[in-house]
Amino acid sequence: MTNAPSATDGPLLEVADLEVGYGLPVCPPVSITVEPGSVVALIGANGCGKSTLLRTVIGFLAPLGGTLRMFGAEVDERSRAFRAAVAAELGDEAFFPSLTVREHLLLTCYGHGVDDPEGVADYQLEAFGLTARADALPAALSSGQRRRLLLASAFARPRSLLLLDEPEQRLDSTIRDKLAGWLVEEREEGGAVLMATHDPVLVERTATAVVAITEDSVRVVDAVRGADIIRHEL
Ligand SMILES: Nc1ncnc2c1ncn2[C@@H]1O[C@H](COP(=O)(O)OP(=O)(O)OP(=O)(O)O)[C@@H](O)[C@H]1O
Repeated sequence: MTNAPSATDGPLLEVADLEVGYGLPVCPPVSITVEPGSVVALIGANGCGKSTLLRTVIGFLAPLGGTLRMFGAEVDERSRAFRAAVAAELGDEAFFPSLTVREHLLLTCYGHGVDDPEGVADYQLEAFGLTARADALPAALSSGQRRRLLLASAFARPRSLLLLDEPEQRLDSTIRDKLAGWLVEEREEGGAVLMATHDPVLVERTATAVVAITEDSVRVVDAVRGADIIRHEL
């Protein structure tokens, strides 16, 4: 379902010596390049800075140092081009209390100029196993169903870069398995994903590179090593 705005020269996302945190850095400086056709996984112990890094990339937090560039230009999260290119699901449960599941997806589709909003909304409802709950309000959903709706909204819209914070959280094994398949499809269709995760299987199945963050180091490793670190070192 990737329908990326066209990129200019240069990597999709380029992070160099980026320092992230709340006044003081929460981890060592991070350097990552995310190219179209890749899934980059951020791994590390609780509190190592994965979410803080994602929140900085999306512009919710200002960098404390270093550089952050998309398509070779400075990131401006208020720009229309940035908002069109970056879809994020960072676990924030922001719903309209009186809009149904289906209406949330339609709103996302219309807001992002999706062709055939009704068809895409129905497709995502089915994909995320929400068809039977299409007319439910957010307050009437289970926590896993709310998570599915947030993910479905990210997948319903065009994007060049998908940012996900522990997308496996609260999902049952069936939908986790499907999610891994969709992330592989995302990269095979030329999209890119930057995600924080604690799920070694998701890393093994999807990641093209893994950024392992500790208190005193940031290392880039392959998916096999990344899964091994999650299983045995965290
Ligand atoms: N709003 C905030 N103000 C100050 N410190 C914060 C804030 N949010 C998080 N922190 C701290 O920043 C550090 C990094 O937190 P972060 O949420 O980025 O970790 P994480 O790697 O995503 O962890 P987890 O695996 O538990 O989700 C932690 O020590 C955390 O307590």
